[in-house]
Amino acid sequence: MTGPAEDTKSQLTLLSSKLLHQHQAVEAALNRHVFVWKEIEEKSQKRSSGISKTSRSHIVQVSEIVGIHKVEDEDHTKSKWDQKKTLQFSQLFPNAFTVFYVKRTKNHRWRCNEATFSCSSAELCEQWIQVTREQLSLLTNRPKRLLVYINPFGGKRRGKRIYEEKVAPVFQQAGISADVIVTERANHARDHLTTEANLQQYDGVVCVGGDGMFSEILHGLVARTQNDNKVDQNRPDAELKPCMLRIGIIPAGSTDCICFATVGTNDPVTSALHIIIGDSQPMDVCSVHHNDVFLRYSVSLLGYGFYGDVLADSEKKRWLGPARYDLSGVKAFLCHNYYKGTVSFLPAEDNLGHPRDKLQCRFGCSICQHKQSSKDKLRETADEETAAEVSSSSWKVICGKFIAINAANMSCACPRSPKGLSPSAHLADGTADLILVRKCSRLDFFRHLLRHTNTDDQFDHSFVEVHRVRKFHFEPLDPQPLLLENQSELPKKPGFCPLGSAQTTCIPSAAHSSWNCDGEILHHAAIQVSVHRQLIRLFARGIEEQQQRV
Ligand SMILES: Nc1ncnc2c1ncn2[C@@H]1O[C@H](COP(=O)(O)OP(=O)(O)OP(=O)(O)O)[C@@H](O)[C@H]1O
Repeated sequence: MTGPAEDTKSQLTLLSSKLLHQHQAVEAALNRHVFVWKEIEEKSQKRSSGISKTSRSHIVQVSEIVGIHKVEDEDHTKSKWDQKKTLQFSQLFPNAFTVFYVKRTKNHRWRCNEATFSCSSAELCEQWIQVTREQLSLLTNRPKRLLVYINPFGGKRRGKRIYEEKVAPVFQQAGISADVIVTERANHARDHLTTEANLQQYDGVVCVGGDGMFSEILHGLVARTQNDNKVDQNRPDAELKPCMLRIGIIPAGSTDCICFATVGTNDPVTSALHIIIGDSQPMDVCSVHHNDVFLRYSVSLLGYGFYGDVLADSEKKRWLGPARYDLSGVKAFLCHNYYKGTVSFLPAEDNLGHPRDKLQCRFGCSICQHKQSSKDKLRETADEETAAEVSSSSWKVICGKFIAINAANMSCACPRSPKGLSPSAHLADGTADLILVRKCSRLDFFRHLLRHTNTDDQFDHSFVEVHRVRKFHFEPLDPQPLLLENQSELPKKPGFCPLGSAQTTCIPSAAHSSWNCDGEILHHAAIQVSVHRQLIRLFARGIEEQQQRV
């Protein structure tokens, strides 16, 4: 499809306020997929000819157009100064319209750019707007109505402001309506989603906050979906129903790892634009059970030992803010506890990838799109007896002394650890990377930790092993954490060791470590974990490999 009329293309003049005096656009054309315009840049050159002209084409995917508006349309989202400018502008060019579109900038950040065109008549202007809107309405993946939860206390307590100043204006430009709930207590959003919210009227749920807030939305939405479909979450072998509504994350917390791993940056405007254009990123979810009782869901990290101890200690120091993680990290490192236990796991034999390959999960990831093999499907569809046979032959068991047991459901990349705990873990392949860090010296453990911050292979140590798994269980063997340095296995008092006195006076925190489940503490050491493939979808697309600049 071409623009409103072939012969009228030349009547459109690009009037982007920035470019007005330098450029003259001679053409704008719309077809089913792209909106193209051509600029002519006038350059003064000291040539005999005086002025020379160069032309540049702009191509915007229709799918990345945020909205189109007549210039005179009142826009209360703009500042008074901008509104005044718009008024003057519309008096000069009465038949102008503006196209708002996604512009890629540095480090995976997106911005909402605009280009304004003037038409020779009001009729032509209306025609352009109508035709463009018709094209946009064909994009059925775009949300029209959203349910937004804002945690006013997340991060630096700027969630409400971030939403009002950076997100609501772009939603308005895109014609999205949003019902906003500012949470009044912890678990408000989770409970509202599970029991009250009328989800049929929405196309997605958005959380404004950090990973803790995302976890609330995850639990609310998954629980609601299972309740509606009469699936018992307490059964570890239950086949959970995927959630129909997508989740959007506007980062406004002190830890925004899920947003970073799925978008590539923690930037509210970028996230809002991914929501507007209706991106969809499936994600695996781990269910965690203890003795056939459901405990929690996890999408990023389940960590026992080191990461469990760090979290348990940091919770006592919330008043310190984000610095508490550093302090507790140093303390846990100096304590250098290890824990005895048995890990049994079901390896993902048919999976294309391996935790040590270099295939990072990126936009359009082929491994996440790979269908499960028939053998793997058999495990799911076989009757209990056959399933047990197939499974029991595949389960592997490892007993040992571990400093850390980590299950990464995604790379867990964050600004501090750009490649994450498991750089090649995938968002939606139905597996988790199980990383076992066995008892080793403090120096070796330090070398291992250091690799989270650089590009060296973090699994290339004799005391570290990694397996890509679909399920795993952990059973602690020894009720007491042990000290490596003096090999004492005597019970110690609770609490962490004082700084600098790790060798002989380190005090274990408890009889055993606890699990760090996406930043929440689980007090049961014995757990059963299953990965549920693509249980949820986010308004995201995964990290784009190469930024396509338009
Ligand atoms: N109105 C509220 N009052 C108190 N707590 C809330 C409220 N709304 C949400 N919460 C809780 O606050 C916790 C932290 O929120 P969030 O993840 O948004 O911020 P954060 O600063 O990244 O968190 P953290 O302190 O875990 O780093 C969440 O677990 C959530 O359950």
